Amino acid sequence: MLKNKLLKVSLVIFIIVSILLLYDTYSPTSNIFNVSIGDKIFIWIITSGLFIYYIKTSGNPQLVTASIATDKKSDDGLGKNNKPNVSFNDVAGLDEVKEEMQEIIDFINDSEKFHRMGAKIPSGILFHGPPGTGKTLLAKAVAGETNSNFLYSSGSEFVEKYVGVGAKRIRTLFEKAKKDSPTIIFVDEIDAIGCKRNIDSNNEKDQTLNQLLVEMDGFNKDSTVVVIGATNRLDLLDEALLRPGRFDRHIYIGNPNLKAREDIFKVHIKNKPIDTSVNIGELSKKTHGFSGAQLANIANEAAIIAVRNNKKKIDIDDFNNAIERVVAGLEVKHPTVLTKEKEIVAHHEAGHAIVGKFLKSDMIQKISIIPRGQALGYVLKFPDDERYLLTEKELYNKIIVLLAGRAAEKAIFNEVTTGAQNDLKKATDLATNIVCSYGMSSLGNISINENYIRYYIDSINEEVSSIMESCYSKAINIVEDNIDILKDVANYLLENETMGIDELDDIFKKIPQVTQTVN
Ligand SMILES: Nc1ncnc2c1ncn2[C@@H]1O[C@H](COP(=O)(O)OP(=O)(O)OP(=O)(O)O)[C@@H](O)[C@H]1O
Ligand SMILES: [Zn+2]
Repeated sequence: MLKNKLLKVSLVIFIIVSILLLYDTYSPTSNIFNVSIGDKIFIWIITSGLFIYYIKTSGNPQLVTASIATDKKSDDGLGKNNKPNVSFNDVAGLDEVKEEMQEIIDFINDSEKFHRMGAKIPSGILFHGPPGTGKTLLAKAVAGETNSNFLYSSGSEFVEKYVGVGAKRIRTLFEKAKKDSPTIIFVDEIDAIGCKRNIDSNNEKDQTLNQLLVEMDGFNKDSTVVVIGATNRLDLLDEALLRPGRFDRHIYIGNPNLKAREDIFKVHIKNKPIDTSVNIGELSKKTHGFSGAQLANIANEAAIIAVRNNKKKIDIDDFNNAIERVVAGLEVKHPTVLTKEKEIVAHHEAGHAIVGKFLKSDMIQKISIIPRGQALGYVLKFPDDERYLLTEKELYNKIIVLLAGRAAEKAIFNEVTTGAQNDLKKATDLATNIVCSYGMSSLGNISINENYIRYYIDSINEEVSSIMESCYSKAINIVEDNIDILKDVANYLLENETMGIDELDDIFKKIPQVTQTVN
């Protein structure tokens, strides 16, 4: 495929020159080049040489295709007639889910066998779990595996685009599905229409939901239609939607574990030229907590970065840059940060880093004061190993590390800034979970859900503030006891803008007495 612009231009020049030369040679009246036949052959050889040169140097076509953004809409995996060319091989990990979906696939592929036994196909399946974990991809793969049509719709579309005609749109969707059966109808963000109804409300959303329920009750008499809904918030859905015969199978799709991350990376580097410096196992370890979509994004970003740097293969530096870009956002070119602000940011990030290192909270990879996305600076961390459970102490340590940026500002400048806004949000969320979900506060071993929260609101506020304040004073203590290290790290950052783990270790080694205040 001739993707490269330069290549196309050289092809056009080559064709034009060839035609002109031929015309000039064989038409008695033409005198475009006015040179001997030998010179004409020479011109042709030069142009064809140029063309061949561009074919060879136009970069690796695979790298070039990789630079196309992974936009859901532009790359929807749908072939002709809405039949996806996606199979289970394109879905990495999720083995149990695939196994569970196999039953549905068997049914669609051989519905007669099940009908004979009097078995009814499960008509509604609900995928729930965090965003970007492959719910849409999996639904497409089910359609791909069964050569079914795939009809995509999303709950938010009904709210935004089909205002006033939501119920009608649902009717046409199901009519089309039955006509072209077998069909997989995929309703993304189903919570936008499927959240709990008001008792006697008759609003637009409820009419759309009612129509969906009517359709789901009425089909699969003589056509094979499976509806797959997806949501990040199962708890919001109306019970009527979850009743038997409707969305009665709920499948949780979570973020991938280490092995699954490796498999996802493998799927997404399949058609890319990868340098030997890239170790997929290491990359997978570094990306704990990332969703499949983020991993796909990293593979694509790495390819884009490699193309931009005129590399023939994607190497480990490209992957590391891509991870940073996905975690922290795009690097801001020519940032205008005041010198004073830079100093504050350097100390703030140094605060996070040194306290994080003392408490062994997460493995620090890099500290940076180059603005990225909305952050003026950041500490890039990767968890040591695959963890599913956190102890009480680890949770508190996380809050201390989050508050250490502000603590460093206070210790050095004796004032605090708005720079800790995001840290405070994360820390408060964690503290609230400690009290309300994990039962780790003095309120005892309880879980307080939204129905009961009003009875506890004062005590929750008290507990959360007390956790935040005690963690903040621990952060202040560590920072003050190790103020020299803090200053060294901040100065290094002011000079070099970024600091790797080795440089951080060097500073720690230089100072013999490392104080650890937290017990
Ligand atoms: N298990 C996986 N295997 C391979 N690729 C994956 C996987 N999970 C996610 N991806 C990649 O991430 C992209 C986005 O995933 P998808 O849209 O299916 O997620 P989703 O769960 O539907 O997200 P959302 O809840 O935001 O709609 C996929 O197109 C694919 O490139
Ligand atoms: Zn911070």
